[in-house]
Amino acid sequence: MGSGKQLPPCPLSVASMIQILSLSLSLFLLFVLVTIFPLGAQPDLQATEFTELPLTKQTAAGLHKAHFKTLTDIQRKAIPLALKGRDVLGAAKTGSGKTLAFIVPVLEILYRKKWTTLDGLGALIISPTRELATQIFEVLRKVGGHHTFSAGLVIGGKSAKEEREALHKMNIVVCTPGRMLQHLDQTFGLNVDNVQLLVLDEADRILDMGFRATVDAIVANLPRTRQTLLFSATQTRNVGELARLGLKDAEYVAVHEAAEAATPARLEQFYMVVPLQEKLDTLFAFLRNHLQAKIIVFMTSCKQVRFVYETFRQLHIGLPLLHLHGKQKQTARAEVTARFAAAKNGCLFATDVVARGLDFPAVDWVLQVDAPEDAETYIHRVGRTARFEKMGRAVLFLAPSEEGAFVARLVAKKVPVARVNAKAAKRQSVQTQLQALCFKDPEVKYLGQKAFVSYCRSVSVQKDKEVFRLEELPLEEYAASLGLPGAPRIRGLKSVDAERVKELKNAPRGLKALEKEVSGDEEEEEKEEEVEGMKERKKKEVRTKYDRMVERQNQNVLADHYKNLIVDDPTAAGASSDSEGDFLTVKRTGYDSDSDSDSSTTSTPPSPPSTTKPKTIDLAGTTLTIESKRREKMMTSKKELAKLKPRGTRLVFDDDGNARPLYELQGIETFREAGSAEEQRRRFVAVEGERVKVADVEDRRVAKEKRRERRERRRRRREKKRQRKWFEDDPEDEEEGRKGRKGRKGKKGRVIEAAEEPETLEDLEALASGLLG
Ligand SMILES: Nc1ncnc2c1ncn2[C@@H]1O[C@H](COP(=O)(O)OP(=O)(O)OP(=O)(O)O)[C@@H](O)[C@H]1O
Repeated sequence: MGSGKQLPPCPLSVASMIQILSLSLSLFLLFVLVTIFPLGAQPDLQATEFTELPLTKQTAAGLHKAHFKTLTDIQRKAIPLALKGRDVLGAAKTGSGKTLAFIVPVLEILYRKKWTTLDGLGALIISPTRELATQIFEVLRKVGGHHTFSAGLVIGGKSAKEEREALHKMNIVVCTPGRMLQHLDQTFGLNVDNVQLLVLDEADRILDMGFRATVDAIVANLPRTRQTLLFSATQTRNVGELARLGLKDAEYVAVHEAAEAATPARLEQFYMVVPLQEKLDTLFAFLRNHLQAKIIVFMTSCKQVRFVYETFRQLHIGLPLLHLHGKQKQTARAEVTARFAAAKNGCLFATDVVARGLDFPAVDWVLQVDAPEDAETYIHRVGRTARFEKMGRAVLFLAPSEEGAFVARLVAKKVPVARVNAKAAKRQSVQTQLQALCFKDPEVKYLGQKAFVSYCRSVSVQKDKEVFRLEELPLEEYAASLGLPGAPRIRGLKSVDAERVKELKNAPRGLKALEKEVSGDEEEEEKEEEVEGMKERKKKEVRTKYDRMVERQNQNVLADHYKNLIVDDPTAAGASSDSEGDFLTVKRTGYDSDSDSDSSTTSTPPSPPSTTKPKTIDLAGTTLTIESKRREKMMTSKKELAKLKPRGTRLVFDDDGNARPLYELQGIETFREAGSAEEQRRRFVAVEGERVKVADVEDRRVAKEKRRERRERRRRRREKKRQRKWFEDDPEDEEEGRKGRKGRKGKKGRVIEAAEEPETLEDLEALASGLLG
């Protein structure tokens, strides 16, 4: 040891060589991973921007194009977990960006699996309403536009045949439960065995009784190995529900769980105690005082929505009005949604079909005229305003009997709500006007009666009996407040389980079954056609330039000429003092759609566009100023001038053939003999009241007769349709068609023609041979 001999340099030991090799291998693997996932190998739970996430350049480009840059809380937490392949239960306040939290993973996961059209359906996104499904589909289109996946929207109210054909090619489907199940049942060859992702937006709603059977049936068709993402602002951790969906070790992401309130921070919430019979007055006064605002008004039933919409329209409130409910045709629903989204101000009367998920821009107020069924529904309804860092306000009307219990429910759900009172000075009664409308138009009265009945029914079927107590509501006064001559009879108010009601409502044609189940009343058929007819008739009325003008959506594009027309019109009848000079509002306040303002002699003519001196014309001793060319032209037309000339007085002839004025003043003596003015008034009201009641009976009889005729017509139509369908949709025919479509076509064409109108002997023969075939 002490010799001092230097040892020769030692060669690398085997162990060190292995170490170096494994190090290089790790480096190589890291290099490969970085190459495959250029933006980072692991999803980042702390990322603040989309660019920090390992997203494909297609998704990144879509997000960039749609101006999504910073992640919201729910997106920051849920997207990385979903990208890791975990099942996620996402809960976050309304308007906090949950849609992107599932759209981004859907696109990314399918892309990583190299999904192509040939792989079939890869992701299924289920939403409770058609409007929400459409909105999700739009976001998907925007963000996924750079991918090559095919995506489709499968909702009711559209051609099932077209959907059926397209479904085979779709990689991502956004759907409503009922329609999807229909396709699973009826679309031949629809393969869902390969579905990788199932997303339920508004999951708590989709999983409740209303959709239970449908969703269970859909899920039963999907493979067990799929990934599942559930999102809602009122998400629950109901273990039973999760087991039903087959969720495995799901991550619960509740980003606002520790927040002080369950509703958005910038949302101001109030409630008012409003007796039932004063609800419409208060609503009218509120709208009258917010002519510049964009407002959503929630009511319980479609019929109430229709009644309030139809009557308030006729009262010319001064605010563009729209309505949306589940019984409208799909085209009307889509149109209303688009119009309200584009509107700057206006009021949308709606049922809970609008309560969840819809992202109307810049809604200022949410008004709940009828209390929602529970605190969750309240949270979703008010969530239509104050979305994504915007401000918003909400007011809830509570009947005195509802106040205590419902406010307690809200407090328990961490909803901060303050009591306010309506200013007495601003109150305005519309009862007399509604009475006049109901008296004038039996259709309006009928709508009012239906609204009354459906409100009472909805209260009677509510689950929370502490809040909803029908026996404590002043029904007679409520009926009078709707302008009705008396409270309509509500036949057979059975006690029906609220969950069962929901289930029936969501089932196809469920509402009809519901009506029957709740009322046991065969005669209570829908008045759809009548109201549709009413609308049709209104449509056919001559539409003036002003009609078209007020219907315009984008009010900023009105030509200056029109703006001048309205702004400078100081005599616009009923121009509201609080209209703050807004042109549309001012005009609409006094706007009368029934009269053609162009030919009106009472309104002030439009302001002259130029400064030239106005011409004058002498008409039957009156000098009229002509301020525009158009008016000048009008003044030189004999026909138009005839309208301006003094009119004759209408006279009536008495039994002796003497002409008398239509209304004659009574002599003061005769008047006194008849009793005091108050007494006479009372007598008059009593007599007229009786007359109204008699007329009401007659109206009912006529309405009943009409209903019977309609039923009969419908029955005939259905019968015809059944015959036609038999020939078109016979499964054997379908099968035959698949084998050789050509041969069947010829036969089908001939048979259908004969089946529609077998007028001649040949037709009958053709029908007979078709039936035999
Ligand atoms: N990262 C983001 N950056 C900017 N805006 C966003 C972002 N994410 C979402 N938004 C916007 O926020 C709004 C609300 O988003 P979204 O509809 O997804 O909310 P939500 O949480 O699903 O609401 P709800 O509970 O009512 O369904 C939308 O207008 C959307 O465009």
